Order: sequence, then C-alpha cells, then structure tokens
Amino acid sequence: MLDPGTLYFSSAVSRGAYLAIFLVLALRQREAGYQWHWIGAILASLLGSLILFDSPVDKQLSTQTSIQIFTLYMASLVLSWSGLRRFYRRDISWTAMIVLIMLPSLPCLPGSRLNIPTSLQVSVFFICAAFAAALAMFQIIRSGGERLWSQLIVALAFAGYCISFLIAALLLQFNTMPVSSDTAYLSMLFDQVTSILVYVGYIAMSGERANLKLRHQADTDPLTGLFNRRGFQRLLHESGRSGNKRRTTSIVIGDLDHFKTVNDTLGHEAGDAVLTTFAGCLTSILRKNDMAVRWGGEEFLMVLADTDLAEAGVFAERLREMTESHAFQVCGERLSMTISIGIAEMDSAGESIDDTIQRADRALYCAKHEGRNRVCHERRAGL
Ligand SMILES: Nc1nc2c(ncn2[C@@H]2O[C@H](COP(=O)(O)OP(=O)(O)OP(=O)(O)O)[C@@H](O)[C@H]2O)c(=O)[nH]1
Repeated sequence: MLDPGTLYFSSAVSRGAYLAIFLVLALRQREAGYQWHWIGAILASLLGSLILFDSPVDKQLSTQTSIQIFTLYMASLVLSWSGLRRFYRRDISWTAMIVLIMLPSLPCLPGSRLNIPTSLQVSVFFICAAFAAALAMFQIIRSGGERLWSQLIVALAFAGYCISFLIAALLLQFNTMPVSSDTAYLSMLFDQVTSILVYVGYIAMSGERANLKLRHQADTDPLTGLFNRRGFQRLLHESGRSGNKRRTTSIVIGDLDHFKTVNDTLGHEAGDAVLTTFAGCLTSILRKNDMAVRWGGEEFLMVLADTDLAEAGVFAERLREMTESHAFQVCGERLSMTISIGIAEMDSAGESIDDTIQRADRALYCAKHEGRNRVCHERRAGL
C-alpha cells in the first residue's frame, strides 16, 4: 500500500501537471478569464500540499503552519468557486472571496484571545471548506440552460468534498477521528481522486462549451441568426430520432419580392438590413416549436409543427400582411417590401420532408408567377 508521503508527492506532481495544462489553455484562450481562477486554485492547493508534505503527520502543526495550510486550501476552493462564476458569466466579489479565504484562520491568529482548542479550529476550517465547496456546486446546479454533461462530474466532486468536510468536522468534535498516518492516507487518497474529477472536469467543460459554440456557428446563418440548411438537417435528424415523425407538419417557404432592386438601388448593406429586420419579424410570430431557416439568399423556410394546411395558410397570410405593412428602415429611408409564399402539408403516410419542401417550392413558384405578394399551396397528389 502507498504511504502518505508518496501520496503527498504524487498529489503535488499531478497538480503541477494540471497547472501546466491550464497555463497553456489560459494563454491560448485569452478571453476565457475563468482559466486564471482555476490556475490560482491549483497553485494554492499545490502549495498547501507541499507544506503538508513537509509537516509530520502525527504531530500537532504549529499555528503558523496551520494558518498557511488553512488559507491555501480555502483559497483553492474559493478560486474554484469564482472560476465557475466567471465560466457561467456571473459577477464575482473579491471582498467576499478574501473574507471567505481568511475566515478559518481567524481563530488561530497570533494574539487571538478566543483560546479555541485545536480540534475546534480544524472543525471551523472543515465547515468553511464545506461551505466553499457547496458554493462551487451551487454554481453548476444554477447553470440552467447550458447543457454540459461534463459539469455534472465537477458538481459530483464538489458534493463529495462538501460531505467529507462536514463528516470530518463532526468526527473531530466527537473525538472519533484519530490523527494518524491512516486517516492522513485516506484523506489524501480521497483528495487525489476528487481533485482529478474537478480538474479533468474543468478541462472537459471548456472543451464541451467550445464544441457547442462551434456547432452553433456551423448551424446558424451569421446575418439573421436563423438556422441555415445544415442546422435544419441536423435538427430534422434529431427530431426523427425522437419519434416526432407522425405529427401533422406543414412547410412554408417565403421569398421576398424584387429583393435584387434593394441591393441594386441602395447597396448590399441595405439588403442585409432588410434581411435582418425581416428575420426579426418572422421570429416574433413563430411559436416555440416552429423552426425558421434561411433557405437561400432572400428565401426563408419555416417548419410548422402540429399544423395542417389550413392553419399554415392562416400563418402564411399573417406573414404576408406583416411584411407588406412593415416599414423597413434602411439607410434613413422607409422601404416597403412584399413576400410570395408557398405552403404544403407533410403527408404523414410516408412522404419525405424533401418531397414536401419540393411541393412548397412549386407553390412558391406559382405565387411568383401569379403576380407575387400572395400565398399559394400545393395539395398532395390524390387529394
Ligand atoms: N444584401 C444581400 N443580398 C443577397 C444576399 N444573398 C443573396 N442576395 C441577393 O439577393 C438577390 C436575389 O435576386 P433574385 O433571385 O433575382 O430575386 P428577386 O430580385 O427577389 O426577384 P423575385 O424573387 O423574382 O421577386 C440577388 O441580387 C443576390 O445577390 C445577402 O446575404 N445579402
């Protein structure tokens, strides 16, 4: 079996390795300020481990050493917490952080008249440490909308820290925790495993977020913020896997009329402004389960969930009227635009969505052909 000395040593070496990895990440991703908090956390616990490594296991630590160790381990937990706050784009309070870091050392400061016994001093440290670990865990639980699986590992590790600190505080108070090389061994082993979960979890969280960001960029049209064709295909694939195929779905394709004239007379930027404004209007009338896609230059496709042809017709007419009545403010001028729309209902008996899109596209062609600024639909063959 490993002895505590070897464990302290391996703990210091692994923290040194994490430090190197986080330094590289922080220097490569300068905008991610949270990395520096986590570097501070690793550095503080590395220094704490080194001081502990130098101290005899079964002898009482000097006041000065206790203060150093308490402060460094608290700093490590508090910096983990502040790093998580930064990661989730929340404000941090340096005053609250400093107070929290200093709190467990106050009873053992030289000149303290409180005369608190050593076991109580250590218990106070454990309770403060449990509180800091709970704060870190709470940041992850609060993260809400962000679906990062790796953050669960970190939350679990902080829950482990929190519970073990509380148990240690209780055991110390009831004099049932012997200070021996065995307990030191166990606590170091626990810290080894848990710190691996925390630091590897941090690296995974950053990677997972960067991946999601890249996927979002690849799936989205940068001008309008709507899905592009790739995002549409991916969502379609996902909803197919979740078994949504059987619902009544309608496809609506809209194409702004004479859009080229805007570009030709007012310039490409004016055209862009029209597209952005139109996308905003379109999004405002869509329901949560509907999807809007920038299908081509000035062509937009909408997938309306749980909507039959008649309901899709009502929606399309609303969109047409909204476009016609909207005053598009472009380069200080008010522009009037119109839109031609084609709609088709998806045949739940086996028609592919590509076929429905083709029918909606043919309906759009009819709307253009019949004079624009109108809604046309194509029924399924045989209806
Ligand atoms: N400003 C801008 N223009 C774009 C963008 N994408 C495509 N276009 C332009 O959109 C115009 C589309 O022209 P057409 O296909 O002739 O369509 P239209 O003028 O709307 O005519 P109809 O559809 O027949 O009513 C072209 O001039 C493209 O260059 C874009 O992202 N921004």
